[in-house]
Formats: sequence, structure tokens, C-alpha cells
Amino acid sequence: MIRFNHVSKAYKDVKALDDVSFTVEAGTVTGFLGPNGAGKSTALRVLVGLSRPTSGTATLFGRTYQQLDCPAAQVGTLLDASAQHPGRTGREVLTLAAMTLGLPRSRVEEMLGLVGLTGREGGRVVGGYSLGMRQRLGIGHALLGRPRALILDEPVNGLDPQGIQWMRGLLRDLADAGCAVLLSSHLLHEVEQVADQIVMIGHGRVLAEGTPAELGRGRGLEQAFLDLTAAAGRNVSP
Ligand SMILES: Nc1ncnc2c1ncn2[C@@H]1O[C@H](COP(=O)(O)OP(=O)(O)OP(=O)(O)O)[C@@H](O)[C@H]1O
Repeated sequence: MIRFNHVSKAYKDVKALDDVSFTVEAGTVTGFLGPNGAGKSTALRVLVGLSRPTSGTATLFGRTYQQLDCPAAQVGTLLDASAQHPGRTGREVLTLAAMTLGLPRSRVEEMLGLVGLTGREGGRVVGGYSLGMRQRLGIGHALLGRPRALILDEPVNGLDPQGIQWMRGLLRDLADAGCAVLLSSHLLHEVEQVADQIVMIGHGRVLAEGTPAELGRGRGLEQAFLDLTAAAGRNVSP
């Protein structure tokens, strides 16, 4: 289970996160939805220990990321698909990660197959990959250690329609197998189609949370999103 407990994060005069609390249960996909600059990436970075909160705690299975035993195996992360070493092949990226986690080489080929990178593509350097191929490699990297929690920042960026559909099915299967999946996006329709729960964020604050049906009741999810984020903008102090 993933829990944000009154997390705030300030960068000088910018309140990137303002008292954010929500939970992602095991076996569910939670869509973390907000417009550009809402605070999604900051929240995910705090969760995986890349950024220190100003106050509050973000935990996975009751511990901070740093407190977990072998966090890279327990928690799969894809925060920036472009961060992979451009001079290594996809296979090398996964092989190094598998070695670090003490996993057999066979797991690398399994992951390349799972994410749809052919043997030939796995042998090409990442610097020559399209964004969609990097996203696929990033997913393979995140899933190597069979994590119990999966944290994905804008994972469908750059994927073609088949890739988006594949990603939806993959996330559903992982959640059905017991994984806690937290997926950030500003693409409402993508989130709506895969998420069990949605947490809407704007100007660093949680604006609403519930199932897609609950949040969209009466006016539709898109209008609810637009109304809530507009209202949050009006309420924000200069
Ligand atoms: N390192 C930083 N230094 C200063 N301000 C930052 C830093 N990182 C983020 N911010 C600010 O914090 C706020 C939240 O940014 P964040 O990247 O978390 O938003 P986001 O919801 O992920 O946006 P997007 O959808 O555009 O990626 C923004 O106002 C951003 O300018």
C-alpha cells in the first residue's frame, strides 16, 4: 500500500505540494491526474526518495522508500524514460539492473519480450530509441524485480494507440495480481479507462478523489476536472 500523509513540498516561494494525503491500495490502479505544474512529478519524486518533503511522510508498505529492504525490487519506478544511458543498448540497461538485483539473465529476455522490444531492438543503443521504445524499456526496467508497487509518471507519452492499449492491459493485469499501481497523467481519458480510483490534484492540493464514476457524476469526468482545476486556480494565494 502507498500512503501520502500530509505531504507538503516548497521550492522557495512555490508550494509544489500543499498538505497532500491519499492512499493507493494493493490490487488497484490509482490515476494521479492534474494539469501541467500541478505537483504530480514532485509527489512521485518525494515518494521514491528523490526529493525531501518539507513536511509530512510518503510511505510504501508502511516505510519510506529509503527504509525498504531492496527498494528497487519492491517498487518499480518509471519517472523519466529519457534518463536511461543513451550509449547502452536496451539489453545492457536491463542486464545491469538485473545484475544489481541478483536476477538471472533470463529475466532480461523475459522483460524485453513482455514490453514488445524484439531481439534486434534490444541490441540497439537507447540513444537511437523513439520515446515510445524508451517508455517500453522503462516499463521493463520497472518490472524486473516483480515489484509490489509500481510508480509511473506519464507512462503513455510517446506510445502509439496499440502501445497505449497494451499498457492499459498490462497495468490491469499487474493490479489484478496484487500490485499497487500509481500512475500520473494529465491525459484524462487515459486515466479514466484504466484507473479504479482517481486522485485529482491542482496547485499542489488534492482537489477530489474517488472512482471515475463518482467523480464524473452529473457533469462527466472532463468537466469535473476542468471545473475543479479552474476553482483551485482562483483560490490559490499569490
Ligand atoms: N526543482 C524545482 N525547483 C523549483 N520549482 C520546482 C522544481 N520542481 C518543480 N517545481 C515547481 O513545482 C510545481 C509542480 O511541478 P511538477 O513538476 O511537480 O508538476 P507536474 O504536475 O508534474 O507537471 P507536468 O504535468 O507539467 O509534468 C511547478 O510550479 C514547478 O514549477
